[in-house]
Amino acid sequence: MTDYVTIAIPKGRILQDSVALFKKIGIDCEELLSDTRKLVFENHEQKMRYMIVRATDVPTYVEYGCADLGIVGKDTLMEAEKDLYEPLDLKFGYCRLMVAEPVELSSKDDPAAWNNIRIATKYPNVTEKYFAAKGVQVELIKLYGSIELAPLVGLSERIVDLVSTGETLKQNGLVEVETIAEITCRLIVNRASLKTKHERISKIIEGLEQHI
Ligand SMILES: Nc1ncnc2c1ncn2[C@@H]1O[C@H](COP(=O)(O)OP(=O)(O)OP(=O)(O)O)[C@@H](O)[C@H]1O
Ligand SMILES: O=P(O)(O)OC[C@H]1O[C@H](OP(=O)(O)OP(=O)(O)O)[C@H](O)[C@@H]1O
Repeated sequence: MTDYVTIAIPKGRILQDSVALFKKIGIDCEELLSDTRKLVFENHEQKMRYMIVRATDVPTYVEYGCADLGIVGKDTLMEAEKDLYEPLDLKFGYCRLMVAEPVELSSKDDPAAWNNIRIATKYPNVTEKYFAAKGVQVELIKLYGSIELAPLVGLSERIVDLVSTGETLKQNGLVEVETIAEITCRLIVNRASLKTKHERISKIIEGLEQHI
């Protein structure tokens, strides 16, 4: 199997775009879209292997070399803080990582005066760094989903979360206050694989580059 190239593809909202992109360069991993509990697929002719993993686990599989390549949102990559090669911005999966707060708070709030604020988020590392760079002390509460609920029930005053259409914020009486980062999906590569499978991986990177 060491001569196979393995790709970690995230299940969830970026699965379809990931499969479609690889298809454009002749790598067919459409089996991943089928309704199955199978997690690993092989194409013996092309010496390719595909695995379907949770979006947040992609950097880990690639870091440990279980996958040579992976697709992951920049948000997940920033939060994971792993030593991975990130050759391509794939441009799909666009959203923004934002600080948000209740609309009533925002009408009298001054972000320049923030200090000792409590923030609920799925992204504690990114949030900590963002506020440390501004010299603002924060108390972080790590959550795993439905972050917008936190200010509604008094868990925190503010949140850091992804915003795409803005509908979730709107329906929960929250507004965007600051942008931490613009997010798109990235191709990531295991650093050792880049050397040991250089020719095949370079060809994939160059091929993908033509289609983004
Ligand atoms: N509206 C959005 N909400 C969340 N993620 C988005 C949105 N739009 C684009 N994305 C991108 O899609 C990626 C995958 O999101 P998805 O919701 O499928 O997984 P997840 O729930 O973040 O991860 P996991 O299932 O591992 O917890 C995100 O990391 C982000 O880069
Ligand atoms: O701006 P919008 O288009 O409304 O999208 C943003 C919402 O989508 C994501 O949540 P997701 O659906 O992944 O659920 P989760 O909060 O449980 O992770 C994200 O965390 C926001 O809550």
